[in-house]
Amino acid sequence: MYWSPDCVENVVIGINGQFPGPTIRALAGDTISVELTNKLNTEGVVIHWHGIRQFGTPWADGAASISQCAINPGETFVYRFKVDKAGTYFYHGHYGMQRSGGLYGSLIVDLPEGEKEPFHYDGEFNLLLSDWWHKSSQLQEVDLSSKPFRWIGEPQTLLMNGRGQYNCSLAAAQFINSSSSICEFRGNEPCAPQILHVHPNKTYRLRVTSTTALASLNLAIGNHKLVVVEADGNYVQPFSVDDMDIYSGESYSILFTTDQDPSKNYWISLSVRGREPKTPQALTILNYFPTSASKLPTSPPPIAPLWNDYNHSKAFSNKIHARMGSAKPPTTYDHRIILLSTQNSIDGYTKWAINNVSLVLPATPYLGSIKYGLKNAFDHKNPPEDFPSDYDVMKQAPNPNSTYGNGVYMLSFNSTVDVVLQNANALAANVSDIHPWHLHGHVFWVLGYGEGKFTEEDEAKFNLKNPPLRNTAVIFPYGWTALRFVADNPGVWAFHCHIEPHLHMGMGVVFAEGVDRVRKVPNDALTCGLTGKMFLNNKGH
Ligand SMILES: O=C1O[C@H]([C@@H](O)CO)C(O)=C1O
Repeated sequence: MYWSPDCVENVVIGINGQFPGPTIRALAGDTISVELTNKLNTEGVVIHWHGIRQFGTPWADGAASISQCAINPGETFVYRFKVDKAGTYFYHGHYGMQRSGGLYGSLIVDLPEGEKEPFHYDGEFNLLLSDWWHKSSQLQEVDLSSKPFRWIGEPQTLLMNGRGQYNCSLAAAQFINSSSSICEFRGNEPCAPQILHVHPNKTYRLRVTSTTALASLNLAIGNHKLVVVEADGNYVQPFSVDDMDIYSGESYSILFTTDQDPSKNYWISLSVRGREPKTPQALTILNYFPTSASKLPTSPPPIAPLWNDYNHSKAFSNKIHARMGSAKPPTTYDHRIILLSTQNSIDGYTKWAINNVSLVLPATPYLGSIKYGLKNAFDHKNPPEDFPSDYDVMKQAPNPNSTYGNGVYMLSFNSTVDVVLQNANALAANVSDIHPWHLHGHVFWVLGYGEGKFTEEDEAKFNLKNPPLRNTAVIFPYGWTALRFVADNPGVWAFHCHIEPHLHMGMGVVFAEGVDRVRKVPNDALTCGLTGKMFLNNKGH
């Protein structure tokens, strides 16, 4: 029953021979330097430092191909960036579908010496959640870009720190020589799930991050309450739940207290939300000292909320508020952009579009093309800031066609920007998916969630008192989500659905602000595309 990709299959994109990649741990205020050599044979690599602002560094956006040329096979590149805020973060590949292939790891930033968290804990664990397919990320890319389109389907396994369960009779049929004993778990195999070993009557901090390619997740610890204290690197007003949802791109810290019978162990469970689950619940064990870790819990694993119980998910999201005393958002905005997400069919290819534009990133990274005023590197027409008022978000589009584009929303430096994300019906009737949207280089306030089409009157419902600061926020089926942020980070920034195949299919937009304030565009943002031709001498950095 127990199995892990790096034990059984040879298709993981690891880092330093590790899967997931090594956990990077630093103190707030540190400058981190990561030397990355691309040892893949055939494709470039780009790493995104998810949730890191990188303000004031010459490197405006260590993110997608938006501001960086891919690190080609055999090349080495040094990422240097400052981590200015304590919290739970991660890093991941942002090129093709490499995140689905396993290119990710944790990034944890501790408070500087002498500063204390506003909550107490005796010990901590780190749980990096992901999902896994047996097909390589390269083949998944081919499937998604084919005509007719081949969807990647639901993951075979959910992973916690790279470990998970799999139905071994199926695995054996497909991948493993059936005489293999790797599927039999005895508790000490290198690929067995990570057990959390605890002492009674203590409080533990569990850092939970989701880097899934697709799955929205629900986490529970049998018989234990979870107290949420941090979201995406920001403190939240503590609240207690029996189980929690976590969407791709999000991170949380939760506290739990080991106040149960120490002669027993308890299940920790992970299950899929928002998509009909064809993936088994992932399980590991909370092991109380001095009970043996191999003693199975006497109570059954937590029962997951129904996958389509959206009220359960909305109730959780609506409990998240900024910790008392946190910075409040500006009370008004300068610029409002409404972004409608639709699933489309363009010449028979299945895509996602935002206000009817399906994003295809240009070959030349935006930072250099904007800074040096290149005319032909991307589409200079302003992308649409709204969608036709007669569009019915509850129904299939009468015309599912759309267009490709790569325009940039130019934001005035230091302006306050409101973004309303509007969900709609997908291509099939009566389908509207969950989409977690992630913004690079900024945090935003989540002002509220609503049902159906957003109207001016909905503004009265915005929470300006204690909205949480996040870098990722979900849109629920047929609903809207309103965000506010200050465009105060010079650079070019992606804002996109964190479901990796959806981004691949065009579900994203690009913001830029204050590019004239970026003093020096690093060579590695200039050595490809049109700027590559202009700055040919820089090649080789
Ligand atoms: O983008 C997607 O495509 C499929 C389906 O809509 C079409 O096959 C799916 O479930 C998605 O989330």
